[in-house]
Amino acid sequence: MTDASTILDGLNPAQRQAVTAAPGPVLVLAGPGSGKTRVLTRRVAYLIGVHGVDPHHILAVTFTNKAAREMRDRLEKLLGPGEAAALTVGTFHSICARFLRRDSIHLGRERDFAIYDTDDQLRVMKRVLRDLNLDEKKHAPRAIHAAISRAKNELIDPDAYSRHAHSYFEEVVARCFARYQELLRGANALDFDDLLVETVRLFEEHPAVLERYQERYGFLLADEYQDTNRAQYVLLKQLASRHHNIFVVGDEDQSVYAFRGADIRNILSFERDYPEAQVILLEQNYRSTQAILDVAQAVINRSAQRRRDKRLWTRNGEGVLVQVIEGYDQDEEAQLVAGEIARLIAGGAYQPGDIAIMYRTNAQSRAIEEALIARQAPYIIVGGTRFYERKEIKDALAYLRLALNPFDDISLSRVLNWPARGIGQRTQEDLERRAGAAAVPLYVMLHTLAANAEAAADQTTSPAPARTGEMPSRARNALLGFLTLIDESLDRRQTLSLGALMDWLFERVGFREALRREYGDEEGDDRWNNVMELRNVAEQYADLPLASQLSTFLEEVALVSDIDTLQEERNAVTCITLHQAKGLEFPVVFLVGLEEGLLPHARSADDRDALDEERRLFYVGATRAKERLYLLHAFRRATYGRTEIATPSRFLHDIPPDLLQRAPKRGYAAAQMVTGRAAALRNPRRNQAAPVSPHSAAPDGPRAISFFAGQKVHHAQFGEGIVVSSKLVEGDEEVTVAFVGKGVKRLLASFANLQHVGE
Ligand SMILES: Nc1ncnc2c1ncn2[C@@H]1O[C@H](COP(=O)(O)OP(=O)(O)OP(=O)(O)O)[C@@H](O)[C@H]1O
Ligand SMILES: [Mg+2]
Repeated sequence: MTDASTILDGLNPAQRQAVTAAPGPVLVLAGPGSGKTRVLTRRVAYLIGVHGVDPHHILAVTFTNKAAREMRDRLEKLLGPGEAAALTVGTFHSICARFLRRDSIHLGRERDFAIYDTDDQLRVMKRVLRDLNLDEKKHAPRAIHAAISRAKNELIDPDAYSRHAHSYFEEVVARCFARYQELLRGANALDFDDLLVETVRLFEEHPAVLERYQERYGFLLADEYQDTNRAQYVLLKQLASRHHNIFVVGDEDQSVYAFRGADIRNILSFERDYPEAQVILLEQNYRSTQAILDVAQAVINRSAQRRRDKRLWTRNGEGVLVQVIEGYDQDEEAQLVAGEIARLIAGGAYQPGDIAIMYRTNAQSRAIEEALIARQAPYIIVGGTRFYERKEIKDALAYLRLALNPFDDISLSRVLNWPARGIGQRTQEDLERRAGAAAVPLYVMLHTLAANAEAAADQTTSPAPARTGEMPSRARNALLGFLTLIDESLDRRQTLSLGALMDWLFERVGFREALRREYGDEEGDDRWNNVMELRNVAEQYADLPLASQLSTFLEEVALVSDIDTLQEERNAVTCITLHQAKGLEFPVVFLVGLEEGLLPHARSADDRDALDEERRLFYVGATRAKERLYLLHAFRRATYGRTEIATPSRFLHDIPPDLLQRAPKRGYAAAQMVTGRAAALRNPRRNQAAPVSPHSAAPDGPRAISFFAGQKVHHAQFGEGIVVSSKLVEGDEEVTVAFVGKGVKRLLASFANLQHVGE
């Protein structure tokens, strides 16, 4: 056992109270940066280290897989290796997937089910529309899918949905919902929402199974509790209903997933479900400066809904003022961000990995990416085209999924004719129609065709079965060739390790040659390298028993969330949506697009609740910042192909002006780095001197030096000083100044706002 003092080290009294609370229901409510996640982790350590709870009995739900890994790492440090390994930590989805692998047989479902990701789900949706003869243009597959997803998160099944469908749209959704579930079922596949729904159903319909899980998981913990939806809430309640050892942490003001069914009321229900619950409030913020907290608070305080009044305070000091910067359009906005980042990094106090750029919609990342590329700043986009969404990777995974579950129609259709093997669109549709008519998966229909073909060959006298008769023999042979390939891979996976299976499969399919044929040698090899990268991942599964290597691998691949692509080891600027930024922290944060229609989003225009949610999004974004926060907006912005004058966000007006520092426009124009004439011309409002290039080779030449040794200057913080030297660094001027009584500092002219004194 680890002694309590190590575990309680670095906690304030309220945090300690939470960590050491007697087993039973505990609700920790507290603002951002107050240590909720820290407390949750320590609580796990405390249960194990002090109460002697076997880690095997602990289940902790985190918001991302990455958070789960971090928790494990921290616990390993606190408790030593070994202990942490026995814990069950993960997102709701990954935990449910694990439960279902073990027990889905009770629901009459094979354990080797496929998990359909967003892209697969949309493909199924499109097939549903085809099956029901609904026009994709009139019935947006995404909108229908979103409605189905919301229903599932509310634990509404197709029957119930259809009973309550009132509008025409709801009636369409009801029909699609039923068919969508049929198709998934036939393919032995689950979508993300089903993972939750089916687990709840498993526990509801099989009390003995539930009891087994209740005994196993005697201690439950959940982070970001404010964003649980109905299904997640019910699941936790089911598991906790016997022992009530449930520890949840959350913040009402950070609830930002209402559109996915998250329900803040779950926090209120907690106190009702467990009247004996201890409620602990944490107040001190350890993350941000007071300047940042005041700004965040000014916006959240204007919410229409009633909130528990919380004042965020910190001992971190006042810090620098939050900066507001206006760009001419989204490109200049992005360039200003990139320029500021370059200055911060050149100043030596920050590295790329310390910085995040946050936006409301994914589309905003395009301009930002271009500006960062122009600056050669390393960056990562969270939730961009992820590795696992690349076509060649999805194709490779489709083959692997079929080796596990040949009934997976989406994977089968995906690679039926990739690489090209003479199975045309017509043949594929023919196959789908036959399978649909017989209500069997495509794979089963392929076997039927094979059996019929044999029968026809054997008995030339009896009439050939009518169904195969129509299909041209060339098409049929191509299909049967594909079937042989699938059957062989089903065979191989019984005996081969995951890595060996991949080697065999890619060879057998002719994967590399196909890529080169399709994309040319160069791009083909790039793509092949990606496939080999996937092959490398397989090695991580080599130690598992043969029977579970493939299924574990596929499950983990399916559940890598966007945020998990955030590789910390890479020292790069993080570009991320506000939604995904929850729970994270960065020394420097840029919030861009603070305009009406973007933040708050247009879709919240006449909806008070939606507007409040936008406020909370701003609040989440602002409170990610530890030291410096920048708020940006553009004078005009192109959206949906139209450029319009943008109105600054009402959230900016909610902040008292003395909490903000507005960048002097001319100063910024002179200091900014426009990457060429075109950009300068697009910018008629600014009549700056020659545009400055970040790389000194530009024809316009670098920005001129404006400080010289011996000059007297004044700095807001350091007071009076004498310039020692000045030089150009990356297009900015780096000035070394000896300040009276404060020593020698190196400053960036455009950033430090140095004033000449005298003369
Ligand atoms: N008592 C403490 N002493 C020093 N640092 C602390 C203390 N408590 C928390 N911290 C630090 O403050 C930061 C914020 O903590 P944490 O991420 O746990 O907050 P949170 O309440 O979960 O925030 P959010 O609501 O944004 O998820 C972290 O860097 C954490 O290590
Ligand atoms: Mg947290």
